[in-house]
Amino acid sequence: MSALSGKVQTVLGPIEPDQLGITMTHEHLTMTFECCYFSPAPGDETVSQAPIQMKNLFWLKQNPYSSHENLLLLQETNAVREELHEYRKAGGGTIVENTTQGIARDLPCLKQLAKDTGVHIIGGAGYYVDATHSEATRKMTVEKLTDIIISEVLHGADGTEIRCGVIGEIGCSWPITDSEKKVLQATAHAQTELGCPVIIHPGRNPGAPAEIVRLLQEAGGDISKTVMSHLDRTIFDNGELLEFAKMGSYLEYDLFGTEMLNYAYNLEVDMPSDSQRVKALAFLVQEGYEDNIVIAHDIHTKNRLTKYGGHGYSHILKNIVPKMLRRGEKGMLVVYVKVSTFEIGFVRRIRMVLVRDRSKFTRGIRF
Ligand SMILES: CC(=O)NCCS(=O)(=O)O
Repeated sequence: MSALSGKVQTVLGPIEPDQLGITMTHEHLTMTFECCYFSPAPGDETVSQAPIQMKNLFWLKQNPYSSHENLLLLQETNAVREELHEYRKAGGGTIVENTTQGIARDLPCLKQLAKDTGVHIIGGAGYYVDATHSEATRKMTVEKLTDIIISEVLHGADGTEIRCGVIGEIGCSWPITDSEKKVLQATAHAQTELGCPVIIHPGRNPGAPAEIVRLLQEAGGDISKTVMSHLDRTIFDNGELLEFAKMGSYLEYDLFGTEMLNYAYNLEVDMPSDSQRVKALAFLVQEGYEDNIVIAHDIHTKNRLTKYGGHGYSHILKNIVPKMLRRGEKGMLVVYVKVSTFEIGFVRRIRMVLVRDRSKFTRGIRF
């Protein structure tokens, strides 16, 4: 059995799961999202190139991917450090930092942030979407990719001795590419060897999560230790969601704080509001998937930092949890009057998901 078995590996070394505290399972503290720049609509070229300023903030919220400056989260380490202090004050303990190869992973920066703030930070091994794969990566065999991922967890990544604690986020496009399929196979093989958790970024199609889980299963991956990210922009039909939930992965709603009219990468998608996300979680809880839910903000652009008028890393703790609790209390009164078991289930479980059962935040990220 591995020495890491049952532990959580942070950028400062292994810790026991009960040291984690409340954990956001999908964030970025430093990265570039330039790979996903989206050309502005005709007429928006000037605002798209202007520096970030107060009068542009609404435009930026609606068009976050059409400003080069906005995609450079790696320029904001001081602002992120301040936010992490706030996150601790708000009750946060740990952040799983999902930046992988291709989007400027910076483990020394994560290590410094962990030291400066006391927040436990867990780094991510592996590769982001095909658009960021180098020619060398594309040519690698599954065996070579597996060795690299294992080494990033056991020995350190990017020429450092800083070790990753999860594999992911592993990027997949829609349709999934050959290079991404190889990375998925390597991910499953590395997971088999290490026993560690996996976090997946699915392509933007409702069929993508199930296809990825099937590919991982065929390669021997452990789906019960796999997180499917970004479900809030991927599966909208409750029937399809339940079909996917039955496959047994963690179900991650990780775009809390993102509210926009047009989702540039797929105009068919109506990005949900936070209230709709809470309802989706309540639905999953009611259907018995409480233990599979994990949540986060997936901050990956500047405009989502409080420095730029955004919601920051503490939004879930400061705003979403209180809303859930208020709804819970109200629900309880309704239950008391109506004596509805359906409501009782909803109220009790939603409280557990977010407040009482903290072990749920840890199960998904330990070896
Ligand atoms: C960093 C990252 O991949 N975030 C997800 C953005 S998306 O628009 O939900 O795909």
